[in-house]
Order: sequence, then structure tokens, then C-alpha cells
Amino acid sequence: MDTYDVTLHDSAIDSEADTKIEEIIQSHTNVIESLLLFNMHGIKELCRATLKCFNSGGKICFMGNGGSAADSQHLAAEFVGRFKTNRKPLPAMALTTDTSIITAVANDFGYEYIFERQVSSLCNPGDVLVAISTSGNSPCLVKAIEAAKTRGVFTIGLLGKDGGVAGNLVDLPIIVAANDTARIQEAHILIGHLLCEFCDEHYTLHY
Ligand SMILES: O=C(CO)[C@@H](O)[C@H](O)[C@H](O)[C@H](O)COP(=O)(O)O
Ligand SMILES: [Zn+2]
Repeated sequence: MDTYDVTLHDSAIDSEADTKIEEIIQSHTNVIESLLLFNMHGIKELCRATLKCFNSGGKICFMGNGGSAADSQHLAAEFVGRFKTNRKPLPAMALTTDTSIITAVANDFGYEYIFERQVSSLCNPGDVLVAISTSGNSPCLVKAIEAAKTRGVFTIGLLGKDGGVAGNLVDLPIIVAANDTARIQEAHILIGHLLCEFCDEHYTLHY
């Protein structure tokens, strides 16, 4: 059977790829640099709220759809397991991982309740809830934020575009100044990793 040699140059594909790669890396860089201009204050508040939550016995919960669901479980794992150093385990949960809860709640109540039911049953006053959403408009996140606020949970939005509905609801909106979903998600995971690194260093030094 004939096989293609994928290493053979194809000038049309190569030049198309050159242009696209440069364009995407440049737009990623612009979005990441904009964090220094627009989001320093919000990221500092995120670091402070998280430390205060952990120091008073609370936990941090993450939620999001699609790529942001992946970010939620990625970040929870860094806290419970380890990031760079072997500091103490830190209490974090992704509300995106229990398929039995998610499918039962979606099936019995509706998809928009998949996080709300978990917040109402698992979150306590003093906990932090991080909603990761590029639009800020996903109904399942909005419902969960509303439930969290009635329970004394500190709500944070890692958002994009104009912040959407969640931008006006959360206690701390961190809105990445971009419109492209993928570029916003790349900034979100940088902010998440930054928080992990900050907590690593803090708890390695202080406990
Ligand atoms: O990862 C991506 C796009 O990069 C998608 O899976 C994306 O997360 C999904 O379309 C989500 O449903 C978008 O939701 P949201 O960010 O608007 O809350
Ligand atoms: Zn994606």
C-alpha cells in the first residue's frame, strides 16, 4: 500500500502554515501582555482570596464547560497533588469530573443545574468558587454563581470578551481583554498556573 511521506515539502501548505503560525503566536503574545496592563489588580486579588480561603480552612472549587472544564480539573489537580514543590496538599475540587452527578442532574433537572446542585451541596461559607468562561454567559455557570453567593462563597470569574452575565455577578471578575475563545483560554490557564506557583512558594516558605 502506498503511504504519504509527510516530511516532503509542499510549498503551498508550508507558506500557509508560516503565516498562520506567526499570526496565532503574535495574537497569543498580545493577549498575554495585556494581562500586565489590565489584570494585575484582579490577579493579585485572586492570590489573596485563595490564600485567605486556605488559611481559614476553606476550599477552592473550579467549574467551566469544554476547554474550561479541562482547565478546572487541571488546576484542582495541581493543588491536591503538587505543582512544582512538595508543599502540603491544598483543598481544591473540580465540579466537572463526576459523570454520575453531572449526567443525573442534567437528565433530571436540566444541564443548567449541573454545577448549581454541586455548589448547593458541597460549598460552604468561606470557600472560593472560580467560574472559568470565555463568554461569561453559560447558564450552568450563572446558576452556580447565584447559588454560591447565597451561601457566603466568594465568587471569582476567569472571563473574557465583555465578561458577560457572570462579569456582573461575581465578587471578583478577571476579564481577559480579548474576543477569541482560544486566546482567552490560553490566558486563563496562565493565570491558573500563576496562582499555583504563588501558593507553592507561599506554603513552602510559611508552612
Ligand atoms: O475549548 C473550547 C474552545 O477552545 C470549547 O470546548 C469551549 O470551551 C466550549 O465551546 C464552551 O462551551 C464555551 O463556553 P464558555 O467559555 O462560553 O463558557
Ligand atoms: Zn479549546
